[in-house]
Amino acid sequence: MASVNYFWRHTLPIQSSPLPKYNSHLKRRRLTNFLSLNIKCQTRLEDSIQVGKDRLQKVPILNIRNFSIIAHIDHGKSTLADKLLQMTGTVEIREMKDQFLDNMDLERERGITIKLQAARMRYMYKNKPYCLNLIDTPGHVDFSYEVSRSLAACEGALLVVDASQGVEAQTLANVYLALENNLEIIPVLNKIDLPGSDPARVANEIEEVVGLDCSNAIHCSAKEGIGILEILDAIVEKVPPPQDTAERPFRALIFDSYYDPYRGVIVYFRVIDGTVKKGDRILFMASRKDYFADEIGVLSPNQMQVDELYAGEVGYISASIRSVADARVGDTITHYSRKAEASLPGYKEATPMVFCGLFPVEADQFPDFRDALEKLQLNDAALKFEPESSSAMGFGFRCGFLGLLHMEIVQERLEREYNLTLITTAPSVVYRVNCVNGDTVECSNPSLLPEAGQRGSIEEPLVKIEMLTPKDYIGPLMELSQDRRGEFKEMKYIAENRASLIYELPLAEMVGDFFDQMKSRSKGYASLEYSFIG
Ligand SMILES: Nc1nc2c(ncn2[C@@H]2O[C@H](COP(=O)(O)OP(=O)(O)OP(=O)(O)O)[C@@H](O)[C@H]2O)c(=O)[nH]1
Repeated sequence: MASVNYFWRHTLPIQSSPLPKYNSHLKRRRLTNFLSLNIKCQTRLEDSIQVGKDRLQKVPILNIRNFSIIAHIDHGKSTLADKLLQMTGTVEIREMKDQFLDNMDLERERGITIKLQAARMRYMYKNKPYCLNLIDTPGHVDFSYEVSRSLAACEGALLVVDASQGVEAQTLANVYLALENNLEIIPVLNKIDLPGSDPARVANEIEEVVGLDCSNAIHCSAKEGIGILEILDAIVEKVPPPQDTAERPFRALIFDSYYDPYRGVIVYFRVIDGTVKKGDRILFMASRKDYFADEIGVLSPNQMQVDELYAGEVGYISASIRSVADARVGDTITHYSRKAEASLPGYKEATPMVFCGLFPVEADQFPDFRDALEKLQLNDAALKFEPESSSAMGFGFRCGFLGLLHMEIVQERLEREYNLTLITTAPSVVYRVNCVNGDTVECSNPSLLPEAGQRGSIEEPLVKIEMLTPKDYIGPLMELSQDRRGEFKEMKYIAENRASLIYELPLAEMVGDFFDQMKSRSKGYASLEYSFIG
């Protein structure tokens, strides 16, 4: 297993934790009511559908805009993305599936975005054609590295906040990521159609917490189609175009990849410098693997082949790549013969944070289980596993995941897509044991723990958590954090009635029922974000 390089502190012996219940996100999406588009927009909608058909045509680099949408779960990111695709004629209404960008079955069922995707749109602004590339981002902390890479591929971001709710912890974490990447942020106050919405209060909250000028924040209802054209205009006016570096050696940033059983890995990337053509020999700088680009194209949002992509553009490559491990998110693609001098900054290997044992219920399913894990790993470079046997449960695998949601997704995919029935052990974290003889052992499994006499001390990983809560629940949440061995760091009021609480907490406590407890003690009002310390 990969080594873990985050902050540790000395601790008590390992305790196992109960299985988390993260199913509160499970929900079915409602079909968007397309007829609710208001009449004013209807004529521009018809015009833009015509324009949308020309979306493969090149535009000058000054007319390209690459942007992303930052939003808390349920604040309306997918609904807004749908409307942007409709209004630009990228997807015709009759072929529109609800939340087009979330196309993995599991995602659609859970109503959350796990893997990111992209969509190229064509938009007429002051009689000039613009190419707008929307790069979608996953909405959960387990995938925050992918979020950071997709933001690195953009020059701007829409910050979508539900005007009936306000800023949530997760929104903040992603806004900070966007600010680190120097993105131009456009505030959008969504759901203004709801009677309980209060755009003025929420605009104040954003100004207070994020320090962003909200005097021109766009008031929008993604559901009713209000404010969508203003958003498209603002993207053109405010997001800077990419730099014109088409003459430099080719460099592209991978922000997503997935495994297609017929074509191999499909890599989604943003061209940062230079150009790439169909048939070029390309090199992945971190994995040092080279391939011929059999097919290149753009996502609009379906894959559409083109011959060449230039600096500033977003697209995909298919090159008969066998495993996603060869083309990881964050890696740089360059030309094999005219290499770029340096790779793009920010590449990181995925490090598993949460572990559990998975065992087939029927012992004779073990070979199928091993095959299934190997296949899944082709599609998910972050999944780690090694064989494990237990006297009670027989042969299985100890698996490492990015976090709790990633763990749940893998379990569900194994059961659903590969027809396996699995027993799962309680999730645990990796501990570091400093032995008396000076050795250091990393243990993801209690059975690997050195003998009592050999153990000097044990350290465990920590996370920093930030909870945003109405002020009535500050007391119960502080009590919860303290009960779970949390160390108080900071508390501040972000609005008259809402506070932010920051604690450092052992990861082992997070993989238990902390999230459920936080929700129940705050009657569902508090939100939580965590990051690994290190
Ligand atoms: N009333 C109202 N409801 C909206 C609006 N925009 C989105 N919704 C609803 O809010 C819910 C969540 O919207 P989504 O678009 O799925 O939110 P999301 O941010 O993409 O959620 P994740 O994919 O889970 O991150 C859905 O039931 C939408 O129909 C709006 O402007 N007004």
